[in-house]
Amino acid sequence: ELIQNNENESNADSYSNPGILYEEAHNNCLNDEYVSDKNPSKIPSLAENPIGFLEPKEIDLADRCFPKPICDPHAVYRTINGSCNNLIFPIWGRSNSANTRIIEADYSDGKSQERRALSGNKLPNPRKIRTTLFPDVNKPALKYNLLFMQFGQLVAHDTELIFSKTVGSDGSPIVCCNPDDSTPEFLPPDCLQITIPKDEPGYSKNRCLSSQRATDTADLGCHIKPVRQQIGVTSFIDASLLYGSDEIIAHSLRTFSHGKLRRQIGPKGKSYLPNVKQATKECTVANDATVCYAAGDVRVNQHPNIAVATISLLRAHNLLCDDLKKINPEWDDERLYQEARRLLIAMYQHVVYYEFVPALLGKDYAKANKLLPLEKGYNMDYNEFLNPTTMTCFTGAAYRSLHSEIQGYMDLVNEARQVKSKIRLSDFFQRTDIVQRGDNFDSLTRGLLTQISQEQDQYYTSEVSEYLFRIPNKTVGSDLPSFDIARGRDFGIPSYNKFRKLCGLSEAKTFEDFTDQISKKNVDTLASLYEDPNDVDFYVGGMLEKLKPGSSLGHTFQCISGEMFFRWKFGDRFFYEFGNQTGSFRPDQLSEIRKSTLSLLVCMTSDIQSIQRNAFDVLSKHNPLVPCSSIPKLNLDPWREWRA
Ligand code: HEM
Ligand SMILES: [Ca+2]
Repeated sequence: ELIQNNENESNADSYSNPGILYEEAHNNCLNDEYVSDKNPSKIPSLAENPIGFLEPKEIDLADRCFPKPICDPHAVYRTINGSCNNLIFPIWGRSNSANTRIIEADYSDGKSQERRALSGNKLPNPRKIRTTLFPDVNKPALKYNLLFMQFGQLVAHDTELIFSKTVGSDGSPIVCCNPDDSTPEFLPPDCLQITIPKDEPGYSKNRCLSSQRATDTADLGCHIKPVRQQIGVTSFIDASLLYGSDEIIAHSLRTFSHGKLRRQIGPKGKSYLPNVKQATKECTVANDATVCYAAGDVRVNQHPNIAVATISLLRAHNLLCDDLKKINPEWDDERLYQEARRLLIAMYQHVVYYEFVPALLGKDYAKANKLLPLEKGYNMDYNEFLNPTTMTCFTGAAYRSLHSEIQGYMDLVNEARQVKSKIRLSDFFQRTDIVQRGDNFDSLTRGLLTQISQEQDQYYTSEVSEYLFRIPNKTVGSDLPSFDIARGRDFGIPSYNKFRKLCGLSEAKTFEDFTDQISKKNVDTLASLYEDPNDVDFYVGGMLEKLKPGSSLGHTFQCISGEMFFRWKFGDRFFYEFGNQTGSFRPDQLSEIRKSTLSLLVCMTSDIQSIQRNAFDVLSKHNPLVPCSSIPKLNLDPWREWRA
């Protein structure tokens, strides 16, 4: 019997609802067979003549907005802010620069104003689209657990952060909701144009769903046309959400002793992220006796499981410091910090490309587009002309599709994989204080591993579509898919039809032409909402596409996401598999890094005793629980410096 029963768990946490105690064993008759894609398509960078694809010379335009830093070409470690990763275009991927585009922006004035329908009319109301096409229907995913969704959000926060505009061009504050929570009669142009249709069932005047538009290059005083959105984090997959995206934050998170990151001690002497103590905009627990975490990213307190995932990374960093120090006792704090950071980023990048990307895009698609890690040896294909900066169409549409996979209730699970309690997502937005009570960290971790995610489909839990950021004691909240739709327009993302062409599908002349990817029923609904097939928002069309074999995404979202993960790999000079770079690992080190798995990272950083090998897949007879002690570990001997 491999499952270890740990009966002395205290799940008597005050948040469990005694009304919903789940005792039934985990359903393990799930489909985890490998689904092949016989004819994987190519991402735009590898396709022949993708239509509408911007040339590199067009996309370095935004570089003009930022002074060129001076780089040390011999640096062995990445900079904290991502600058100088690319020695020719040292701004590429840097935090506090601007997102990039691979297809021309579509703003009605060519500069920054929202796209309009072909007829010149306003596009349909995002909330109307949301309630018509994206209702709450409970459909569990067949294969993936909630950890897949959660890891996806980790990567999202690692690679994108927008800021809200606060003051208008005249210097006055931008007000998108009235004090009584009603929506202003005329929403200022710097607000997302989201109103609630008066005929919506349950309509209340005192509910406002709008918010500010995102800051762009014009807000920096840089007048390029069309504008680009500002990005607050490094684009690279470099765990910036743990380490910070600027030197000041990075500094504030370090102990400056033995390479370690600051932490607080919680139950059983375990490490948790340090406390910011005071309530902030991003963490609303009003009482300073409770916990709000500080990390490299402000969104760490958005909900408990994003904090759990970030705490895992924190623990991993500090464990690696201990191990490296044992091997190299003479290394000083700076050396230990940088080497642990470099190794942790490498392990995490390996998990991204070895486990996450194939689950997201399908294994055959990933392989056909050079996204799978090599089995041995160096990859020599770093491409300094490939811009790794996060693209607006990815972050404003394609990747947000995973919002569909969010579960409204999150399981807390014991070692025997019984669900002991559930927490309601909207009870815990912006508050993470439960994470370090009793056993919750481990129970939430097991919940992520065991609980199935919601299916990638047009249905969203109302926890995010009606109750997003609900304030305790309030009955309603905001609407994430409505934001997603409005955000696409804010970002100047062209319509779905343009992405069809870019990604090798036919350009639709009629709504009917969408039926190659979208069901007839949904196409009819699109035709009832939009005036013209060219009006359909990328997010909306993409969400409705049928999924590609073996992938969690449909054709165009797969295409855009594939392009993005390609750029984050081949456009990152410090990518862990590259040879011949100043930051390259030695071959014996690289072989060890390739043993990294998410199940290893989870076992290393929690007290759980057993885990499935494929950490993104639900338990099944092909993916059973095994003891953590049986998960292959890295041997850090190759990091010993005085070896002959
Ligand atoms: C419980 C889980 C999640 C919650 C509550 C959540 C919530 C949010 C919110 C409130 C925003 C800002 C929306 C806006 O103002 O435009 C956002 C943005 C975003 N989300 Fe999520 N999200 C979750 C999970 C995910 C997942 C699983 C992914 C992808 C795998 C994802 C990808 C993104 C991306 C790419 C953005 C854009 C980031 C930015 O523009 O700053 N999110 N999410
Ligand atoms: Ca990053």
